[in-house]
Order: sequence, then structure tokens, then C-alpha cells
Amino acid sequence: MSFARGAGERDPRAVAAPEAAGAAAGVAAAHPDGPAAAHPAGPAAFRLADGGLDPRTLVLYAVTDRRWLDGTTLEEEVARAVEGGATMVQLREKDLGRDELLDEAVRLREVCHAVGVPLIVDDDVEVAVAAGADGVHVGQSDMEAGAVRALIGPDMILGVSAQTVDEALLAQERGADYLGVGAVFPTGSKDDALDVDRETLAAICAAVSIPVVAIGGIGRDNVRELAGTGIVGVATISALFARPDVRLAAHDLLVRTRRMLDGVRCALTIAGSDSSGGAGVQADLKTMQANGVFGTSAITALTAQNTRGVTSIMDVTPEFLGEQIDAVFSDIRPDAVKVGMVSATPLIRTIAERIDRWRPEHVVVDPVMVATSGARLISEDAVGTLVAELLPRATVITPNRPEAEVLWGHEIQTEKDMELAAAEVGRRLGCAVLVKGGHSLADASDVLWRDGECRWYRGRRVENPNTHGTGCTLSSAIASNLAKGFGLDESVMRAKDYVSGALAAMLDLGAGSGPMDHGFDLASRFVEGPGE
Ligand SMILES: Cc1ncc(COP(=O)(O)OP(=O)(O)O)c(N)n1
Ligand SMILES: Cc1ncsc1CCOP(=O)(O)O
Ligand SMILES: [Mg+2]
Repeated sequence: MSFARGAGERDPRAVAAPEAAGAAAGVAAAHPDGPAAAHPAGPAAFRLADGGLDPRTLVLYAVTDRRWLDGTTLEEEVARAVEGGATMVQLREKDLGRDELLDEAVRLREVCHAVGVPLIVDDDVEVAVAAGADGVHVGQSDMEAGAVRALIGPDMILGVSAQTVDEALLAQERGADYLGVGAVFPTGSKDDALDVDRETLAAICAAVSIPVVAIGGIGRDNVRELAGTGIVGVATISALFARPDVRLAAHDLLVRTRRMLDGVRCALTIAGSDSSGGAGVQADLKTMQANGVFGTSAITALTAQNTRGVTSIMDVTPEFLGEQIDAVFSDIRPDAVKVGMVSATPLIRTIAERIDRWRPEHVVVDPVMVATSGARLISEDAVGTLVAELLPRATVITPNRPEAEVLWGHEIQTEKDMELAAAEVGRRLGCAVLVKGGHSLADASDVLWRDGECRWYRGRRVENPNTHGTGCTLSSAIASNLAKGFGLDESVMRAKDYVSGALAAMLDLGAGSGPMDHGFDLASRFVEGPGE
């Protein structure tokens, strides 16, 4: 039976079970290309200041199985795996003799060390030491962990398999740097694998202080099921080496694993639709996507507009707006909310009521009153409701100069006025206030008042007449960053940077003040992916 990759995944159990390359046979001396040629910094390079193994090395742990080779060498396949993003490699070859295993370990050590990835040898401590590998992995029926630690010394990495909390605690006590826990899903790569359920995996992670990787049957379609267990990464054989393109498989699984570990952050925009796509909900969703956050929306109004102006506005009913907000919160709770154009009193009240009901962690309100084109976007009476009922519920509001003048009740002519306006409005409303420069005063610079203090954010001025949607974009970028867990200061800085980049891309669409390029830094990611 052949195990050629490319013909799809097949069952490697059909190969006769090989003899384990146990540590007992003894390796007389270091390999000629042995430890002397090891990674210049040695395995200690993968440790943190406190001596613990850096968990980032365990995010995508590639475990070899030469039975999947299809006319290529293991070195070539491992090189593809690390090129795709594998963060650690384990040489696990049950059917190689001692000498062959040592030679293979030395070859893989070169491949891994060339890109700063640690190489671990499965089962065989002496081969690991002789080859100048960075560590060794042993299971419950291999050499006892404490004895391995005594042989390899304090620097080399020691991985131990554990299937129960007791085994995990004992391994930690005996000097393990990390634990491999599995099989968490059915696997075709190990005949004698024991099953470990999600609860046990989570209990092990909670019980130990060393990092834990899950192993067994993990692939692109089920990796997300491991979210919330406490693991720091995944180890896999077939999800990489049985795939036709190992590099692409590694990249894909790395991205999915990172997403599983980080959790997907979501944001909600409550704003009006801009038919021309440069502002409103359309700009907000593009901004959220570009800032790595999943965007959801509740539309307050439909506008017919383009770069020359707004020709018509049709509000949704308050009931329908409320239903949209409830639909989002009851299913995909957003980590932050951005509120944009909301032009009528009943709609403003609906949003205020929903904020009280759902209590989002962060609310960014862009008090949209006038479009860049000069069109009035909110009725006179609605301004009063906005100030009295919505803005006090915000974490931060982001008025431009004319809007800040309306809120403050005075003209703003100097940067000092901007500070005074921000402070006075912030004190009145009980929220942070970011007054945006522009209109020939403090161009590209904004002042944030929060907790009694003003801070200036001096942006880089971009000579671009196409500024349609800059306010929407800035506020939704702030909301995206808050959703990702950044503090307000950092969120504002990052958002300003993003807006500058979108302006600097110099998109030029439409006859009037055109939109910015929200996807300016996405293009390279698509073009430069690792796939063929
Ligand atoms: C990362 C990782 N976790 C678990 C294992 C399994 O080790 P073990 O239980 O010794 O089984 P074998 O791999 O030796 O068959 C592993 N190798 N790597
Ligand atoms: C070595 C090992 N230990 C527990 S399951 C397993 C096999 C993992 O291989 P795969 O990722 O192909 O299921
Ligand atoms: Mg073993």
C-alpha cells in the first residue's frame, strides 16, 4: 500500500507497526555533525526570562511521519512545514533504525535551525542529545520524565505526554517543559492512542503551570472546537504531512489556530447606509474587517448619496432598528459598538434603550450632524435628544470641529478652544471626548479629553482632497481597537494611523470628495500568500 500524498489522505495504520526506537540501545557518541553544529543560541533561546518554555513555540507543532512521503525527502517536507509557519518540529519515526534516525535528526536540525524553529526528537533521548536537537518528547510508557531531565540537563526542552490530571502534575514536577495531551479527536496516526475528552484537556490545562498542546486528529475543520480549553497550541501529523501542499496546509492551520487561541473579536456599527460606499455602515464594516474585527450592523437609515452630496434619506422605524440590535446582541455579542448617523429622536431613544439593555463594554459615538459635503444629517430637535440621552451613554464621542461647536455652544478658533470644548463637553456628558482637528485648524491633529486631562494626537497630514467618510472610518477604527482589547489611548493612535494609511493610498473615485481606500493594507496579504 502506498502513502503518497496528493492522492488525498489515506490510512497509515496499514503499514506494519514499526519497532519503537527506544532509548535503551544506546548511542555510543555524538554524531559527527552533532551538538557542535547546534542552533547558535541553543535550546535556551526558546525559553522566557523565568526559564519556562516560550508558549509561542508551541502554536503549531509539526510531528513527522515519513510514511506520507511521496518521492520527496523528510527534510523537504519539514522545510515546507516551517516555511508555512510551523513553530516547532518533532521527529517521530517509529520505523527507522538508530543510525538512520540520528542522520535524519541531524538533517532536520539544520532545516529547523536555519529558521529559528526548535527540533524535538520523539522517544529517543540519546539520539536527541547526539544530534544536537533542542529537546525530546516522551510518553507514559517511555523513559520516565525525571530520568530524562537528569540526562538532558536544564536547557534542553522536555515534552511529556499526559492523559490525566495526575499524569500531568507528575510530569510537571519531574521537569517537563510542556505537555502533549491527546488524542483529542480520532486519529489514524497512532494505533495505541488513548482518547482524551475536552473536559479532561481543560482540567489538565487548569491544573498545571507549564504550557499544554493538544494532539490527535486535529485539522483545519475542527481546530476551533478547542477554543477555551486553555491550550497554547496544537500538534499534528496528518493535517500537515498528509496534505498535498504542506506549506499551504501549515499556513492555513496556523491562521486558524491563532484565531482559535485569540478568539474572534466582533464590533457592531449602528449607522446609516451610504449608497456610494465611502461612509456610513459601508465604511464601518470595511474598517472593521481591515482592522481584524468581525463587523456586524444595525442600519438607522438608507441614504441616496454619492461623492457630490446626499439626495435622499429614508429612516428605518425605531422598532426595526431595535430588532436589528437585538438580533446581533442575542447571538454574536459585539465587543464594542460604534454609533454613527442617527437622525430622528425615536431612533436615538431606541439606541439608548438598547445600550441600557445589552450593556456593551465600549460605545463610540460619532455625533454625525453635518456631512463633509455640508448636508445636514440630523433634525434640530434630535440634537437635544442626542445630547441628553445618547452621548452620556458613550465611552468616547468623536465630534469634528463644527459638531464640537454645537455641543460646546461656542466658536472654536484655536487649539486651546479645542481643549476647552473637549473638557467642558466631557465634564457635562461624563464621557471621553475626542475633538477632531481640520477645517484649517489643527489639521490631522485631534485632542482627547478623559478623566480631567487633555492629550494631543498629532497625525501626519496627507494632501488628499478625497476625505469622504473619514469621521466614520476613524470612529469605527477606534471601536475595532477597543473590541480587540486595546486601551482608549492606543485605540485612538492606531485608528489615526489607519485613517492616514487609507488617505495616503490616494484612491480617486467620483466627481466630488471621494472615499478612502479602506483596504489599502489588505492587498499585499492576498498577493503574498504562501499558496501556489
Ligand atoms: C506533542 C506530542 N504529544 C504527544 C505525543 C505522544 O507521545 P507518546 O505518548 O510517547 O506516543 P508516541 O508518539 O511515542 O507514539 C507526541 N509524540 N508528541
Ligand atoms: C502522536 C500522537 N499522540 C497522540 S495522538 C497522536 C497522533 C497525531 O497524529 P494526527 O495529527 O495525524 O492525528
Ligand atoms: Mg513515545
